[in-house]
Amino acid sequence: GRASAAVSEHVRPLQACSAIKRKPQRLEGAESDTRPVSLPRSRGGSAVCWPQGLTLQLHGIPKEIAGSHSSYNHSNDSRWAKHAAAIGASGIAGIAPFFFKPTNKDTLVAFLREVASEAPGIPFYYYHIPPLTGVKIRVEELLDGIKEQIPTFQGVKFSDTDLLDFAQCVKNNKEQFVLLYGVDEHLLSALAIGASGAVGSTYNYLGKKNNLMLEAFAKQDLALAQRYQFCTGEFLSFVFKLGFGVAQTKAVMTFTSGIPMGPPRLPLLSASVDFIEKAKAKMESLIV
Ligand SMILES: CC(=O)N[C@@H]([C@@H](O)[C@H](O)[C@H](O)CO)[C@@H](O)CC(=O)C(=O)O
Repeated sequence: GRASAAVSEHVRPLQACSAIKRKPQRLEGAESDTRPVSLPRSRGGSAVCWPQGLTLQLHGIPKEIAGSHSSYNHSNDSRWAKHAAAIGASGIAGIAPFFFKPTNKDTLVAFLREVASEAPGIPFYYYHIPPLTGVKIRVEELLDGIKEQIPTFQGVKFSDTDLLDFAQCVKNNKEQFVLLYGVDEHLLSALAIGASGAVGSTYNYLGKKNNLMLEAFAKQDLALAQRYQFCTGEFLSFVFKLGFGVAQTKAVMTFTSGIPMGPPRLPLLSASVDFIEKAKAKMESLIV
């Protein structure tokens, strides 16, 4: 409906400044504060808003994705999964429940299986993001035998800095699963290890530089790839010191694209004018 139209209107300028393109890409970004919102109260949800052709959370999926909303409990997530199936989404990414946390692999798999089973025709991805969920179950362990438990299982978005765990996932599963990396400032290291692609927030505003990094890496020009990675690192280490999160990401997306991203939801507070001025100046000073 209206939300969809509003997002469509925004896609063109975003394409100009970020990694978002209409074809399946290696780099895509999504930043949202809708995660802890149940379906009826959400602002529409990424699965509804984003137009066909724009892949929102995951690499290589040419239609709408039901994002990694929730996860308090499986009944909320199951409703999202059902909704994704109803609108013909191309994939679902599910995070671990973070209020009552699973303490071992088997309970996490059982939880994910229940959510995925609501959309039996749709590829299912596990979104591993321990900095937010606090669930640190190793993905290497989780992937072992998961296809037998969840037949639609397709891959992982790995948003953690444990590159040993990520490397083990690649070594054991590269052939059968898509392994996407989600710590943007470490992407080059993850590419060296064998990541299939990436999903992250900075690709919304540093997408071009990141695409150039991928190109340099593909051409085995490591020195050039490093220079692009250092750009992301330079920007992030600057804003981290000022205090950086989803609210600040929205502000950065707003000034780079010219599209007002709106205020964040409580308990997040809008970025300060001081932050915006400093971050903007830093962004403009980045050179490769
Ligand atoms: C913990 C966190 O927010 N990680 C981000 C990164 O893109 C992160 O913002 C970036 O690497 C800066 O640290 C993504 O992995 C998450 C993300 O893109 C999303 O869920 O929208």
